[in-house]
Order: sequence, then C-alpha cells, then structure tokens
Amino acid sequence: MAAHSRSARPVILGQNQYGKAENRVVKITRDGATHHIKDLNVSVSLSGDMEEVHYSGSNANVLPTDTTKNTVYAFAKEHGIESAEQFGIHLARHFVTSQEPIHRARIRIEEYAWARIETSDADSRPIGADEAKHSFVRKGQETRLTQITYDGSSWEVISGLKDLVVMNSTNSEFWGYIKDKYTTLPEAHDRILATQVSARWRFNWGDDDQEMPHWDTAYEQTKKHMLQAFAETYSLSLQQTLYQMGARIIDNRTEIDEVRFSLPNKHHFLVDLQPFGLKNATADGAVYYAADRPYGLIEATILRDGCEARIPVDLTNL
Ligand SMILES: O=c1[nH]c(=O)c2[nH]c(=O)[nH]c2[nH]1
Repeated sequence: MAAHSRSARPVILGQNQYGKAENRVVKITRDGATHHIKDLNVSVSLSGDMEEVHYSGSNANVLPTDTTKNTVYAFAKEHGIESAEQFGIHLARHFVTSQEPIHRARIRIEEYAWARIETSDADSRPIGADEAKHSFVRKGQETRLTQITYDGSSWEVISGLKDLVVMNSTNSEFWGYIKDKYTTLPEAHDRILATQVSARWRFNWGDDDQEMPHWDTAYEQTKKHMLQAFAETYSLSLQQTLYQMGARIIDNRTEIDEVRFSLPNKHHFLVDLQPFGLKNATADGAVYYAADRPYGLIEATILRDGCEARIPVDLTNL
C-alpha cells in the first residue's frame, strides 16, 4: 500500500494508548513454612510512535499486548513484588527504556490484601504463633491503588484507595444551608456521617535522582491520618470533613503534595415508627434506614500551598 504523508490525510489520529489490562498476578513468597501473598491486578498502557499501526497496519513498532502480559508475570517471578508502587515503577521503566518506539508507560495496579487465618489452638501457643503459615482470608476492606506514569525522564506516582467504608454515629451536624421553595431537608444537629472513601494522593517524587519514598509506610500512614481525621473531626458537613482528611495528610506526609477525594454521602434516615406507637429519636438510640441511592457526592482536591493540581477530577477511571 502506498505510504501517505501525514499532512495529506483528511483524518488524523489523536491520543492513543494500548496494552494489556487487568493482569491478575498472585505471587507467593516462601519463608520456610511461612508463606506471604501479593495479589495484584496490573494494567499496562503504552504510547509512543504508534501512528503507522493505526494508519497502515504496520506492526513494526508494536510490542504485543501479549508480551506486556508476559512481562508482568516474568517480573513478578524474577524480581518479586516489594510494593505495588515499586513493581509499577520497575515495569514502566522497562517498557520505556527497552523499546525505542515506546515513549510513555502507564501502569495501574489494584492490590487486594490478605490476612492470615487465626488457628484454633491459639491459646496454647506463644504470642505470634497463632496465625496460619499458609492459610489466608481475603480482607474485605479497601482496595489499594497506584498509577505509575513514566515518559523516559520524569515519573508521576499517584496512589490511593477505594471502597473504604467509614461511619461516625454522632458528632455530625448539617444545618444553616440555603432554603428555597424545593427544600424539605430538616436541619440535623446530631446525625450519622458515613461514606465510602475513594482517595488518590500524588507523590512529589518525580525523578530518579530524588530518594524514593517508602511506599508501604506512605500507604499505611496516609490511610491512618485520613481515618483519624475522619474520626476526630466534629463535622458540620461532609465537605468540612473531607478538607480535614486531606489537610491531615498534607500536614503529616511531606512526600505528598495533593490529595483528591470522592466521597458519597451514605445517608441514614430516621425511620418513622410513629404508626407503631414507637418514638424514634437520635438521642434514644434510633433505628435508621440506610439508603443506597440517590446519594450526595462530595468531591474535592486538597493541595499543599503552591503546588499544582494534577490528579484527574474524575477518579472513576483512575
Ligand atoms: O454533609 C452534607 N453536605 C451537603 O452538601 C449536603 N446536602 C444534603 O442534602 N445533605 C448534606 N450533607
């Protein structure tokens, strides 16, 4: 087929990327009889000189997505998985530095946590020996996330979590809001505040000359500060609580410059039990209806002063 010059084309290729999505990799490390699990879902997305594969079908610059999948598994075996971030950085560097046409790699990882099952004879064993060496139960709590982007010179590491469900059964109010002709919401001076936290935080580590953060410590500490701020904030709105959660992270973690939250307000409504002759008031230990939809959705980015916001506004695809 005749080669066409790009400028002669009436239709032009825009942004493009490709790779293998959702490579589920489970790595067992054996430490004698004690085993350790890393359970990841790794998505690879590459971009670079990919005009021809789209325009003419020449695959000369294409590293097959199948190869990217194999690389994920081979790296897990050859190099192990220290943390999701470290593994993603290693993969991104490999794709960009080993293949000339590939200029940018984005690695997204979800990590599922496992806990050791407690064994039944725990009482008769010394402390620490009451956990199974090779039997695990998957933790039902949050999913840890990371996204690594590398263009051959600079790095962007955005980590986070999703599906962390939290509740304050008091210390939450909501009143003083605008009231127009459609407003029916009663003011609340003692309500339940519950949400399912989706959060992303951007590290200020960006080039190989800088010392890397300790990724696992950063994750544990960031989650701890977020949860402590949720618990310790006397809330006048979920927006205020969100700000406090982000501010607590920025204040305590120097390696993080930006945090974005997407917080659904998981409404709990007092049930009307008057038809049954029952009083149902917050102060007396009430019964609530936990509504699943619609829900308020409170989203915001919290930044270190002077830093630029780079986490995408819509977290659903990140
Ligand atoms: O914390 C809240 N923020 C709102 O903006 C809002 N709006 C609403 O109806 N309930 C709440 N609660």
